[in-house]
Amino acid sequence: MSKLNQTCPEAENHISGRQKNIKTGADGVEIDQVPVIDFQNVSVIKEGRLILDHVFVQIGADEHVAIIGPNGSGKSSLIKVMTREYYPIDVPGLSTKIMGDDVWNVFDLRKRLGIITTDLQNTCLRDTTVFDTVLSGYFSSIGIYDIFEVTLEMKVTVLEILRFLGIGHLAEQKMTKISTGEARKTLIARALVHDPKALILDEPTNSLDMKSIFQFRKTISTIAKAGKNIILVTHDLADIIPEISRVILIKDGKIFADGKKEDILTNENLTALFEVPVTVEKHGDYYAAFC
Ligand SMILES: Nc1ncnc2c1ncn2[C@@H]1O[C@H](COP(=O)(O)OP(=O)(O)OP(=O)(O)O)[C@@H](O)[C@H]1O
Repeated sequence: MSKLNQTCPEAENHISGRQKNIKTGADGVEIDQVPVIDFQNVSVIKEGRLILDHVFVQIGADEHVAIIGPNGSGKSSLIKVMTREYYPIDVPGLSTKIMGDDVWNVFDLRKRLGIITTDLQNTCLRDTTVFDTVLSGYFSSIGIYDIFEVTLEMKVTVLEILRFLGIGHLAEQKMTKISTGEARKTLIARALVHDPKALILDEPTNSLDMKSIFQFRKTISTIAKAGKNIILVTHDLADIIPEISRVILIKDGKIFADGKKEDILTNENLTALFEVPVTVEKHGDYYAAFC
């Protein structure tokens, strides 16, 4: 039994996703087994340019996935369709189902999907404490205001999650005074207060030093093992933690390849994807690429 579980079973639930009300949908499929993402024929146009081009992606309830592609290939745009920041063009066969539903209240959706992006980190970079930044996740705000009804249970959960992520000692520190790696963990904590089904991480190890990267990958591994889907956008193959078994390659707004990581992460595929000679190496359960 983890220390966390001994001290606060409620907080453990937030991290492990063990609060399973097994419900069934109209088709009799357990809600827990419904794909997290079921995108069919998704195309997005921005400023007259097709930036996602007939994308079909299904991510199962228990899958962890990495998305890789060159700069400007459409990775973040695909994530923005998931978070309903970008909307696809209405074409026959279009589906943007998330956890079985096409229509979402955006606030509810963003609670069910924990989103960690550099944009969010920049937004959270304020004169607010780490504790309040995480607590404000309950209210989908940045910072805490008098009108919010903050419960003791919320506060206890925030503290337990901060401790779980190894940043309990930073609770009273201002966001402007902590390191990039600590801020990224704070965002994970903020996402976890909602007990999300999935964590979406867009280039999470950007600008972290080696130690922070190491710790960050361990944290994501722990969260993946605890049963949350990991959807990871990255440029660094070494970010693909062992729990991630599937890799999707994107090029020019299209799915270039999609499958088991050992089949996808080859010299041939990555050389064709990036249009430079790439050598892929495997080190234990991890991959690295050189060009
Ligand atoms: N709101 C927008 N308006 C105009 N063009 C956009 C918009 N959003 C994305 N694009 C364009 O769509 C393409 C894909 O962008 P996207 O950010 O999805 O790429 P990416 O694969 O995440 O790139 P990177 O690895 O550099 O982060 C780019 O050419 C980008 O300029």
